[in-house]
Amino acid sequence: MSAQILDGKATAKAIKAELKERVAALRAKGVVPGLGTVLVGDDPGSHSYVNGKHRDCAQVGIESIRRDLSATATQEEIEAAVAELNADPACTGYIVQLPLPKGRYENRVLGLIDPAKDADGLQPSNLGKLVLMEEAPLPCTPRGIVELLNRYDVPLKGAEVVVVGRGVTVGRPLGLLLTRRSENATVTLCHTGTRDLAEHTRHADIVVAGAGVPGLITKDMVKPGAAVLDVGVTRTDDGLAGDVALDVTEVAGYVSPNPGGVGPMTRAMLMVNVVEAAERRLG
Ligand SMILES: Nc1nc2c(c(=O)[nH]1)N[C@@H](CN(C=O)c1ccc(C(=O)N[C@@H](CCC(=O)O)C(=O)O)cc1)CN2
Repeated sequence: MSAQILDGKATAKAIKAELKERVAALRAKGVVPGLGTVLVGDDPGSHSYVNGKHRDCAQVGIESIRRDLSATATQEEIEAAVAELNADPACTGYIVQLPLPKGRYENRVLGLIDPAKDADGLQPSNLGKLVLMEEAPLPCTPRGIVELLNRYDVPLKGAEVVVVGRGVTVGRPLGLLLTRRSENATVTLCHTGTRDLAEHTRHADIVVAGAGVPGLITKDMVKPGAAVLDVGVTRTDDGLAGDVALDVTEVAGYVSPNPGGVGPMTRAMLMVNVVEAAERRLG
């Protein structure tokens, strides 16, 4: 048996083509969506992701606004960039690329984002709305994972899902999304303190691995036919390494590749969030 590939790259391309038409309709009504990014420091991954986000904007017809700050930028300078984007009418939504360099207070910065311009769903009051099951922009990676599973008809209702990783951009919000009534999955959130990870993953219909540990999920840890999504990114001397061993495809029913799986979906969902926020302006 060989797993079906959950092709995030192709799916993201199709989503962006749909969005291009929605953006054209918005522009025809006088609403010009503009995505702002705040990028601090020299991390090559963060630079590559932000550049990709602006390439997506150009493809879809969204204006780009960049605030690139040096690695020595102070907390006050970062907060000033956020205040500028809050006040800029051309910026209809924006993100602060994470992680910030060591010593900066990420949660404080996220707390200063105007909730109405939060394109990432990571502003604390929007995350709170997710907990309260109220409408809010959704964090991009969890939203991308759910969208990818839906587009490939991987059943979520009643599914046992094991999420590996408890970070704020993936693991925690993904658990909240998947347990909404609309998804109705049962979620086990595993992390570095989990005693026997394999014992959990072996019973899962869907495994989402975002721990940042290369090759963490091996084929003996996967139930035959399960869906396995690789969200882990580790930069090694040999290039990018995911959390899922390649031979998992021999056992799994569905596998998202890495690269080319959840990463492009994360970017596509950012574009969706920006377009939806602009559409809300029309009422
Ligand atoms: N403010 C945010 N910061 C971060 C988020 C986020 O959602 N909001 N998520 C991650 C990084 N991320 C988005 O910013 C992201 C990760 C991966 C990709 C992607 O397209 N990856 C490609 C490979 C790219 C490469 O070669 O480097 C793939 O998987 O095919 C896009 C966005 C942490 N920070």
